[in-house]
Amino acid sequence: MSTQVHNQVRPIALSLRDVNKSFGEAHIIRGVNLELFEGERHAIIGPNGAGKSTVFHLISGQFKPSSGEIRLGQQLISGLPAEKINHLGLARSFQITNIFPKLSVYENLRLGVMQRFGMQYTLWRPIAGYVKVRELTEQLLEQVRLTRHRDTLGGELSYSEQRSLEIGMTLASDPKVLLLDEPMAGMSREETDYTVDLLRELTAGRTLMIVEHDMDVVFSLCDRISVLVYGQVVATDTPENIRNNKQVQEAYLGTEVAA
Ligand SMILES: Nc1ncnc2c1ncn2[C@@H]1O[C@H](COP(=O)(O)OP(=O)(O)OP(=O)(O)O)[C@@H](O)[C@H]1O
Repeated sequence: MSTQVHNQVRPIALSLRDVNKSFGEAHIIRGVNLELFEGERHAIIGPNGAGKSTVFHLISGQFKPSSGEIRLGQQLISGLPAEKINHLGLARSFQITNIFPKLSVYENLRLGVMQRFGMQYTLWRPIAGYVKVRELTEQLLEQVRLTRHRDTLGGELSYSEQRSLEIGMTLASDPKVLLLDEPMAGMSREETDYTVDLLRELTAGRTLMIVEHDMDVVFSLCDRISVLVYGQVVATDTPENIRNNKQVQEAYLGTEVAA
């Protein structure tokens, strides 16, 4: 997708309007406004403690906003339970790897697919006979490039393969909007490059919101970037404009981006 996203009327996939979140006396998210276009890849960056994960928790329904509105397309989702938001088309991954280590790669993905159809995991039903589930699981296995590991236990995969599996499980619900919280955390340069490439492929046609500390990833993968500082969005723009934004440099990026 081109980064020329200014002044075009484009459908909005996700929007936050004057969203606030306080924990007791602590006003952590302070009037956040954000709009993500359909199909765009959007990063949220900012210093530690700025509120990035909290924004994710608010969007995905783990937290309820103290005030403000969050919409998925036209639909108001703020205040809905996380599971309902997921069924409406929004999926997220967490900072920690979130797979079943004692199940095989195939079984992990199959669980994700079954959840999408509201099916329970039962040992006595011939689940493997459900053609649609099997087809979709096979498809996912290939998409996340883990076919050769189909029978490997989740816990025996390398770290980056576990992250690929986790992304696959997130995609199992076929979400319109995908939130990924630090998907490259703890990866080597090679693993990061591999995962960026994989994410580019997997998120084509979807809307991606990513929190990531690796600036190379953010600037190469994303169409737009929002900068969050002390619970407020201080800028939303293309990577190039964010790189050259003096306020952003002073508030957060410093010499990192100028380099
Ligand atoms: N459940 C909670 N109760 C009280 N305070 C919280 C809660 N969750 C988060 N906070 C506070 O909100 C602030 C923002 O935290 P958050 O994890 O969203 O920041 P972040 O930008 O994701 O940071 P990092 O980059 O280090 O992951 C922190 O000061 C944190 O202590």
